[in-house]
Amino acid sequence: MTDAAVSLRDLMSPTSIAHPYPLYERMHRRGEPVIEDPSGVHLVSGYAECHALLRDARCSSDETGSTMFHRMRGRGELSGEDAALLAKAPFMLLDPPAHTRLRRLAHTCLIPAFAGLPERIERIVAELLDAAGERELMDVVADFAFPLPVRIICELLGLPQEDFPRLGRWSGAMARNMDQAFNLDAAARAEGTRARASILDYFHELIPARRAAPSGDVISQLVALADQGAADTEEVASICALLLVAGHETTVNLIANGVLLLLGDPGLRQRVADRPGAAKAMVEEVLRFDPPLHFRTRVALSDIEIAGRVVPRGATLVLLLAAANRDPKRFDSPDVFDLDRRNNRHLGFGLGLHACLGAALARSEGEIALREFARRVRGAERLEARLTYRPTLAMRGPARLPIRYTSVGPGRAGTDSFTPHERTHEMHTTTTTELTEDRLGLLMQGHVAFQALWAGHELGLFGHLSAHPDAPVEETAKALGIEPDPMEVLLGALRGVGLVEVHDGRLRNAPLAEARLVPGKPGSFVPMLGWQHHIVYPGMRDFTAALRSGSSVGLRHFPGPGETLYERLADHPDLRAVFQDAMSGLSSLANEALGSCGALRGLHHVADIGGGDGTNAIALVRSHPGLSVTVFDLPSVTKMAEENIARAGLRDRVRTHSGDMFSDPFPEDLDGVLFSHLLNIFPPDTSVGLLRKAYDCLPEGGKVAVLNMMQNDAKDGPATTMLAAPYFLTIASGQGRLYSWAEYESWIREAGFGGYERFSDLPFFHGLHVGTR
Ligand SMILES: C[S@@+](CC[C@H](N)C(=O)[O-])C[C@H]1O[C@@H](n2cnc3c(N)ncnc32)[C@H](O)[C@@H]1O
Repeated sequence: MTDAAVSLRDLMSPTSIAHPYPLYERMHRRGEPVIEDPSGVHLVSGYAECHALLRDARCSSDETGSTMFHRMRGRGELSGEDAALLAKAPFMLLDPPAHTRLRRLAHTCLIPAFAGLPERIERIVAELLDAAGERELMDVVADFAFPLPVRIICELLGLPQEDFPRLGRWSGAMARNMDQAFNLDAAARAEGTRARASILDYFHELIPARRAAPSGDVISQLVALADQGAADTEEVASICALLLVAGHETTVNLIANGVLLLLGDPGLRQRVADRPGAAKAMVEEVLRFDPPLHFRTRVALSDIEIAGRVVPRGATLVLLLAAANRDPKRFDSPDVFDLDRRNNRHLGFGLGLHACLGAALARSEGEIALREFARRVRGAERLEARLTYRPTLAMRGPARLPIRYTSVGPGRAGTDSFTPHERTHEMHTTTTTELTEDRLGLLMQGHVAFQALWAGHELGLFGHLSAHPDAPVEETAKALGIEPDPMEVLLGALRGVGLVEVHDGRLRNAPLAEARLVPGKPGSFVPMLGWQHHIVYPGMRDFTAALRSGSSVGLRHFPGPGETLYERLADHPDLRAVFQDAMSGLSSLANEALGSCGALRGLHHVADIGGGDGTNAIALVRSHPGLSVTVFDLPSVTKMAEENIARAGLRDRVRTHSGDMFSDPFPEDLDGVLFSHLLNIFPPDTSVGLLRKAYDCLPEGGKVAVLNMMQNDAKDGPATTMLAAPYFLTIASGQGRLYSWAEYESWIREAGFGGYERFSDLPFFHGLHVGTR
């Protein structure tokens, strides 16, 4: 007996929404990757066919161009309200050039906001699981999978948490309406239309407020760029609505579907909990095996021949991505969930121009949520044998998932942010890094990896891709002034280490490269690259010699009088500028905490010892009205500080003082002393000596602040701090290194300070210690 063809009606039935996979399997068994439904819609279940159509410029995302929509309109099935809203479609339902312009705008505003997200996600996941630990039951959807992405997207967009109940309701109604044209339930359609109108109204009210008082969130940035001519207010509201809905609807289902799999397989739970990298692999396999998004629609702009059929112009194509992910022609044993699956190029996030913009965010949320659930929630079991699914196939996931568990294990240490700790010695965040062959290979060729990064920077690649995301490879090579073959070599190296991505011959920065490697962007690492290239790189070739002799042999690359790099730089003005730029870049990443932590509030006069080019002093006075700062540094450096201070228009509040911090007295009338990136240059007794010198010149209640990159107390991480240390022995001073939380605390106390506070989780592995006399 042969199977009957699967119809659109079969797929949209409640039974199929709960169990679509047997239908997909039937479609594959019948060997027809593309079928024409009696409704005129074409159902595409083959992987190769979906893959091709997602990238085919003859396929439009604008549903209003389809024959089906014209018919609906003709039959009066679209209300005036529906039609008006369709005219304000989000960019996922538009074609180039409008799609390209609006997606680029959203990308520009969103990607920098992704920096630092893993820490935020870790924190929220920890809070949700801590709260679950106080109970024995939870609904995985309502208590875990839903609040995490909602809180994250609200933080990114700067939306108040209290607005979320209504935003969540509207967004849910819109997601239910994703089946739109196929959803014959008129009431649900009308509710979806009303919800979209309400969300747009909400953002229309918010936009003028953000214009009047920008607050650094994604919406403020969108508004600022829109006001420069990038988009109109209607389009900004539409982008905000899309980010809100897309920012959590898929992720809720990704997490819930993942937890469902964990609950059914204790062995899987164990592996995800224990094995580094397993949670990442799990997210990819969930996206293939049971993805949140089951289909996307397209409209044929001309007759398209595919799999031996001609799809006529105007026809609606339903690309069944979840079916394609189980195509036996593409995946071995497609119906088996395989954590070790190789070559897992699923279509879970779509592909081509419309590939999910927030894929990196969703992946990160999914990975951390599933890993921590597996790690912490013990003895979990489902309370309902029968699952109830949300009533839409487009966004598929359980409506609820109640579970019981025996306990919730402890979270990781150090996930609190900006928390002052009084007399604490707990270990700071540490992750043991598993050594794999690939990682060992990367270490062995670390110098090549850096040269690739530097070449990308020197050729202007990251800046170019920021201005032209999704540029064709060939065009980019031309813009960089290199031939296609060398370009391939460069791209190979950069893709190998994950700095750039290529999709369909188009090139873009990886999200973190976009946030950190684009010159001139706030928070850019670029100034530190020059220092690595011109100073650290040549000097570190002498590391072994420095270890053998216990001295800064690498200094030989910077000839001149003086025992330290800082003194020698007086004779190398170009390198001095490179060095101070790097320090300023590093300090700018972290010094916001000096203001936001509030520890230095109320002080009148702070000396910034070894204050460099004045970056920290300028930031300090800007965040502390009534404060003045004296930058104390070597004479060649205070000149640079003076220029920066004058440029900032702060000569009345920031002064400089040239001298040697060991032999000259500190400035007078101080009630605060700052040592930023300084005590690490010296051995512990020298640091204690400097802290004592600060103590001696401070009055009762005066404060000393130490800002630095921190080692954890186990002294095995984070890797970035550990690898920053050998430079001090080999090049900078021949004696320093980076120290741990406990070491700084003990020196501050040893120098006589009675009060002690620490502020952890500052950007780029920094910490702040504050002692009070
Ligand atoms: C690593 S940089 C830190 C700059 C700045 N505090 C910051 O955080 O960006 C160290 C600074 O200490 C200064 N320095 C080194 N030895 C010094 C000394 N003996 N007296 C005064 N300043 C010194 C250097 O010139 C340099 O500006």
